[in-house]
Amino acid sequence: MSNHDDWLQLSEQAMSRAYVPYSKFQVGAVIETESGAVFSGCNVENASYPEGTCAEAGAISAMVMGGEHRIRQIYVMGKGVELVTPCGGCRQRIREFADEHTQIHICSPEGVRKTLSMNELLPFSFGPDNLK
Ligand SMILES: O=c1ccn([C@H]2C[C@H](O)[C@@H](CO)O2)c(=O)[nH]1
Ligand SMILES: [Zn+2]
Repeated sequence: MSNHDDWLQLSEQAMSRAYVPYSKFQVGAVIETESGAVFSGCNVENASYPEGTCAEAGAISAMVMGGEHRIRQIYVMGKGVELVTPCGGCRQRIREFADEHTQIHICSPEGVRKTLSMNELLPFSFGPDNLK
């Protein structure tokens, strides 16, 4: 899959699966790994509010469960006037599996609003290399 449209369609599908009875704010995330495999996630809220999980976290779990660890690109889609950028925690989660080529596409159902590198999204980040 090369053009944005196919990815946007997948992102919208992921977003439509969101379990969001509390915020009503659907988010979808779709990862393409270096090998070309595709993994999706949606946000899953909980009656105990802090236990809710983000869409990016779901997609990353699916990726790791699929035996993959390198994100080539990730599409994150939400609705609204403001850009839906990954929260602080998810920036760090993506960072774990990103490199200097990873692209983070910030999307609405209308299209890709912004494409960022990992360093733009989380400058001066702490990562696996720091533990070497
Ligand atoms: O990048 C983001 C930002 C927010 N949310 C979710 C968390 C919560 O369920 C809802 C409102 O914050 O949106 C995500 O999944 N990803
Ligand atoms: Zn998050």
